[in-house]
Amino acid sequence: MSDGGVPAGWEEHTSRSTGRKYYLNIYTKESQWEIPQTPATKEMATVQASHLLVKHCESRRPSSWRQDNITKTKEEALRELISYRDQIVSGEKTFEELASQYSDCSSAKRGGDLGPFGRGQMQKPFEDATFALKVGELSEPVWTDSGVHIIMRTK
Ligand SMILES: Cn1nc(-c2ccccc2)cc1C(=O)N[C@H](Cc1nc2ccccc2[nH]1)C(=O)O
Repeated sequence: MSDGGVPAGWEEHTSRSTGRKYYLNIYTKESQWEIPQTPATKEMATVQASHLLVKHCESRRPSSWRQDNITKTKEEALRELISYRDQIVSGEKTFEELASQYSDCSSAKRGGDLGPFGRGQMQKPFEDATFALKVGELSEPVWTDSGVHIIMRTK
């Protein structure tokens, strides 16, 4: 920390209403009154994402609101998911439309929206894939014990 400077990743600002100095984390856009003692972390604490899940016969729970007993193979599930991903990328369909209609996750009723989550909450492959996405980016197919997903990071 250079004299009078702030650690990397922080900006010093002055409050227009009180004239007091405050500190802005340039990555999370969160601000604080206390002088930061350590560099700001690049990674957000929580992210938000929507997903479209296609389950298969080896899924942890091969059942969903769509189908009581899911018998398709992993290969068939992947082919189906890639066709959805292509329709989204081409603009032919929206993510929400396809997730609402075809996702085997109960979040389908919310267009696939899972709400905000932090590290340690979702299955690791899903968590790592989501934290690696930029906001608005669509993942490649991601495998978890639940099946195969495409993920759209929204926050
Ligand atoms: C993690 N999660 N959130 C919801 C959810 C969120 C918002 C509204 C309704 C349901 C459903 C689930 C869930 O685990 N669903 C499972 C399928 C599933 N497995 C997942 C693994 C990782 C991320 C999301 C996942 N969804 C199911 O329905 O069998």
